[in-house]
Amino acid sequence: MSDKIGIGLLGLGTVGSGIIHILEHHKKELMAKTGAADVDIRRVLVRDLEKQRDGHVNRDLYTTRAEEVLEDPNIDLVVEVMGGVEEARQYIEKALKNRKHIVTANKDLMALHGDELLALADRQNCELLYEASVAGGIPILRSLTEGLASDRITKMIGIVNGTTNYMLTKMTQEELSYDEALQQAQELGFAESDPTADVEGLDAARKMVILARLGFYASVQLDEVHLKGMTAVTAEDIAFGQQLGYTLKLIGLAERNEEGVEVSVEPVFIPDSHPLASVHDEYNAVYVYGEAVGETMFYGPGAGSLPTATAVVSDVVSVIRQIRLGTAKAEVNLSADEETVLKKDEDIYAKYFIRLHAHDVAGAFKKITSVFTSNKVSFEKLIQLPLDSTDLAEVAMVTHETSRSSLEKISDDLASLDVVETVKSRYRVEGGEVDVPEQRDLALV
Ligand SMILES: NC(=O)C1=CN([C@@H]2O[C@H](COP(=O)(O)OP(=O)(O)OC[C@H]3O[C@@H](n4cnc5c(N)ncnc54)[C@H](OP(=O)(O)O)[C@@H]3O)[C@@H](O)[C@H]2O)C=CC1
Ligand SMILES: N[C@@H](CC=O)C(=O)O
Ligand code: NA
Repeated sequence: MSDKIGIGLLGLGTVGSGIIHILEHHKKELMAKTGAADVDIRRVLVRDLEKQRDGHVNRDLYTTRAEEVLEDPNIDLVVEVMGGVEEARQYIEKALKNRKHIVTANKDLMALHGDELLALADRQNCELLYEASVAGGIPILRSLTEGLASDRITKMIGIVNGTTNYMLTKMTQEELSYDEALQQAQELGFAESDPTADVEGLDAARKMVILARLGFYASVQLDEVHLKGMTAVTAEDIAFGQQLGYTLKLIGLAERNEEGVEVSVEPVFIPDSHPLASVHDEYNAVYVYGEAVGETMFYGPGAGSLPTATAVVSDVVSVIRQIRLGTAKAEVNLSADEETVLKKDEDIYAKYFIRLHAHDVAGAFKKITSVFTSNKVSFEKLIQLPLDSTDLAEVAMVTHETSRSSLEKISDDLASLDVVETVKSRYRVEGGEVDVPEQRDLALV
């Protein structure tokens, strides 16, 4: 093989153009790190040949015919940054069958078909790397598989979607509306082509499936992730949390213990003092608990052209090194364990924040607290604030640890009380306690 490595690029959008930028501007570093192997972009698959694009790609390289990339014998490595599942899967399979190495940023694909693609890559003696698929520019997959290879990971809590973190930051700090914040995230290139995947939590769920596979060797299917996006989050919830010393974040959580594995994505209240609460804008962070190492946090930009492209090109460097050493092969030992047991709702324990509107009448407080007593759940904090110009009071509590099934029962029981007008919201609470004055301003008796 010549020292020039031929690359075929599938896609030249936000991430693809970042890849071109890095290959052009970091040539010297890349040459040094790959042992003087030069890379040469030999074909670029796009959808629209006429589109005006930034960067210096020779337009003659553009094609709309995938075979011109997948079957070109001068292409050693295919970089897939086009997105989507079915076409991308077919293209990657075809490229692997033609003995081409793969680097992809596609979490949708790796969450759904990662196991089978890794097995195929292994059979073909090809590399298949996907660092950019989780938490953009943070080298989290490499940290789990290499840096923490000797440890037993028990829990990962992460902000793994840049779009929603950007939106929550702007809604909290600049009081932007949900729609304004989403539009900005789209304009900045953070959002998926269909942003419902971001705001409904599916993008984060895909990333957590990948993290659970690498961290725990767990085979968790997407539909087994407990999933709640941020579409129902209101400015009121955010403001209420702020008053109590909490920051609301869309959190991906993966945990394992003797009862099994749990993977969830949902808006969670984090104490302001917790490091995850200071992760703003499109930044991501993954907090990893290892039995031996204790707690570590990986932080960095989770979306955007250059940060994501950094991860892609670093994977390209890894592949080139393996090609030069003659050791290229997918790491199948990183594919999932078939016997993953999922925890049941009654075994999933957490603290919860519950906010409700109650009628400010005699006996209301007793009825509300009796729901908790009868469900054998106590609370850590309880506060009440009057609501302007109504006979209603706003009551919020943070429970002690309780199971997810018991939370459902408590919510139903509260909603059925005559003194409760509405259960406004409930959020999981993670990351320790905050110093909230207990039972403040209790008007309900
Ligand atoms: N944006 C980000 O911050 C991050 C993105 N990712 C992932 O990276 C991948 C790419 O994302 P991004 O760059 O933002 O996406 P874009 O929509 O900006 O770019 C997609 C590119 O792929 C081309 N393309 C899409 N479908 C086809 C097709 N069927 N045939 C030929 N060409 C096609 C498009 O062509 P044309 O230009 O002609 O329309 C475009 O150049 C996705 O998997 C995404 O999830 C991962 C981490 C972060
Ligand atoms: N849409 C994703 C892009 C990176 O994975 C996000 O916002 O995090
Ligand atoms: Na990454």
